[in-house]
Amino acid sequence: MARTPIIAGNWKMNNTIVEGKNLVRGLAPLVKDAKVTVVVCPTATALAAVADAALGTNIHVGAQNVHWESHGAFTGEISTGMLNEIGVDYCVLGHSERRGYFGETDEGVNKRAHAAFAAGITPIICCGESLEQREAGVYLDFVAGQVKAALAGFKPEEVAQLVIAYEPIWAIGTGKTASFEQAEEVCAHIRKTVAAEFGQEAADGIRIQYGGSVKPATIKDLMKQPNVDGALVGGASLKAKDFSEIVNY
Ligand SMILES: O=C[C@H](O)COP(=O)(O)O
Repeated sequence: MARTPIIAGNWKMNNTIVEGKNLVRGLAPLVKDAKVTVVVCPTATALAAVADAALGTNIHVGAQNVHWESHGAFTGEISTGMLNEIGVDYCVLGHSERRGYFGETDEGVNKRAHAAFAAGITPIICCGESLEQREAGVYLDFVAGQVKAALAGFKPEEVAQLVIAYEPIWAIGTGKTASFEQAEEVCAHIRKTVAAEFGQEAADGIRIQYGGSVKPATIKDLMKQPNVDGALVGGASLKAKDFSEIVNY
């Protein structure tokens, strides 16, 4: 099954409303002929303005998190209904920064993923090992465990529509990108894990991104890997020129 690659820019805690709008306006003409799904994920405050600036372009807008409850006393959280109102199509979930700094758990990621999917928002579910786990040789099992936990309770035909982002923590924002072989090894293992849990069709459909210091210079060879279906880009997504070069690899 042919999978359309997906390249998403995770802006993290960068870009005000004005900066975000300017970035998307600069990006739109540069990526208008992209052969991949293009997504930008601004901060919550800039979501509506960026979605507005992206109207009529091929740029999709994603959030950086969403809560599983529809409303209520959850200070600092955002609901799927709020994202639907803005026209958000994707949502990054379980990023290692959320897990590491804000205590997000596998169980919470699973609940957020179900809520997003039910609301028509495609989850981009992040997973990835620490340097210690890699050096201890437990990284494949660890990542497979994160994936199984995040996908628990989904039906195979739903799993086929999801996006997983494999982001080794040691490669995020460090300039130390994983080698193409390392990225492919884990992405292939994720697909194998999905096949074992949900069947081959689900595994053939799900899109698996690599994330961690992706740059214009590294994207081409990364995308040659059979199990890498795109990238989740942090730092290099903050400049229209760099991100467009990644998108147009
Ligand atoms: O979500 C994106 C990743 O954490 C990668 O960030 P980076 O490209 O700055 O290493």
